[in-house]
Amino acid sequence: MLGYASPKKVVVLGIQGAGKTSVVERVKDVYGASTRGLRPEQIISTVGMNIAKAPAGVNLPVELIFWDLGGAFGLRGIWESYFKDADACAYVVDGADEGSLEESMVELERALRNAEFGKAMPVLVLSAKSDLSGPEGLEMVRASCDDVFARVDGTASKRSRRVLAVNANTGLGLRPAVEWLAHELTSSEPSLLSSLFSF
Ligand SMILES: Nc1nc2c(ncn2[C@@H]2O[C@H](COP(=O)(O)OP(=O)(O)OP(=O)(O)O)[C@@H](O)[C@H]2O)c(=O)[nH]1
Ligand SMILES: [Mg+2]
Repeated sequence: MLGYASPKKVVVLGIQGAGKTSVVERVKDVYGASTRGLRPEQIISTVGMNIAKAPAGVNLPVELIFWDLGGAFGLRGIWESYFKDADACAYVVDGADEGSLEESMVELERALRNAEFGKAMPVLVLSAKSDLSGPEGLEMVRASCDDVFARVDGTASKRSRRVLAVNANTGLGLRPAVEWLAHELTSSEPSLLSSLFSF
């Protein structure tokens, strides 16, 4: 079919307070969706699901739909019901809180090992709160995630993954992260150009 690929669904996971909703609210601002994102002081801990769309456009080859779920301990059991229909995962980690890193990695590993979580599903890890942590936060998150992915996926992994820093209050770092995901999700699909000549 001619045109953009069909929308891709991104399940947004991470423990409570990591910064998931803040990231998703900035997606609404940055990608000009019809509703503006909530300001940081308006955001409360998520219980249901918060949805944001980043329409296809310049630098975004496909529309992305983000499913932001609650990360409180008692809500994490809901995560797995979204794995089967998700095309990608954005895993948000508080890069400024070394104390929560272990719990965060336990939950990342649990998700990756879930039978419904696609073995080749791309994973974008966002090290949030880059304004509070500096580059050490990103390095800490990257090193921990490398261990988890190596343990779960092994060396023959087909999964693409990336760990990037973001300030979820201002949106700094968000565009390269979202665009990486969009390109990963379309790189194996026929391009617009090739669809023009496929008759
Ligand atoms: N300074 C700073 N604060 C942030 C950043 N991202 C999130 N926060 C703050 O961290 C707190 C928790 O952010 P949320 O976005 O609600 O976290 P969450 O992961 O959605 O949490 P749950 O919904 O409880 O799972 C809020 O007070 C945010 O303002 C960031 O990049 N920088
Ligand atoms: Mg939330």
